[in-house]
Amino acid sequence: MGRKFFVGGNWKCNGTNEEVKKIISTLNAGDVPSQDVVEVVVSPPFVFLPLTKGSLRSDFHVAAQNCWIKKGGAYTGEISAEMLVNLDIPWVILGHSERRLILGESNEFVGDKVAYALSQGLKVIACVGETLEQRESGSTLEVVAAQTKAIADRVSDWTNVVVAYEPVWAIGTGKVATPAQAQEVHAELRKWLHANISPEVAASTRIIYGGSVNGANCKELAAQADVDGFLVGGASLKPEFIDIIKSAEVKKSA
Ligand SMILES: O=C(CO)COP(=O)(O)O
Repeated sequence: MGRKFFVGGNWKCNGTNEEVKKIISTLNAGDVPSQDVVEVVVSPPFVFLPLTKGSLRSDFHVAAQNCWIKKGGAYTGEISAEMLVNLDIPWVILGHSERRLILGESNEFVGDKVAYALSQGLKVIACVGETLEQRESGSTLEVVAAQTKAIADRVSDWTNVVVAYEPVWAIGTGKVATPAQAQEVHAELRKWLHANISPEVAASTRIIYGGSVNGANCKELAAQADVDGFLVGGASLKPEFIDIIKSAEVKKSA
């Protein structure tokens, strides 16, 4: 057991050079629990990775928001896993719903990317989640299981994988999943890992929640047994990201 609380900040396609510097200085000044209690990873757009890595406090880590499915080469506009490794970027977010839905990334494509990134030594935040239509038709668990299976079919070592459950209807909408809704899917996902991979992987893999997390709702969500942290979008660009990181304390005292 002992799943360390994980808080990721996904900056998405936001920020100027000046804004990024400002966010970093706010993060650097933040009074947060120690690395033994919470793992913090922020994910700027590719172009700001070196700046962020170079000026961010050393107890926070950086992630890219995507990488290419295989070794680099003649793939205009893509960034390879090897390049991230070369720049000492330890993490990458893969399978975000914005890429699945807007750019048409399939479950299999995401699974291949996760496997390749891991094979190059990156750690992966793998995103899964249902659309509103899928939730309303009662297929939430089926959808997240299929997304997870496409990863599980290609990955044997889950040590460097964090699963982010991000219901699409809760992303950027201000419509956060209730703690009970989040807990239900997280528990089902963990059950799925238990049955289809191993009890050890189920017990040790962090399943984090994403979708309209903010400074006001994070504590109640963090208190749920199977919520091991957050992947934060909009609020990760604001000072309240520090409060979200602090919600790790809820877990510690639980
Ligand atoms: O997509 C998300 C994080 O990856 C969540 O975004 P919001 O926190 O802005 O809803």
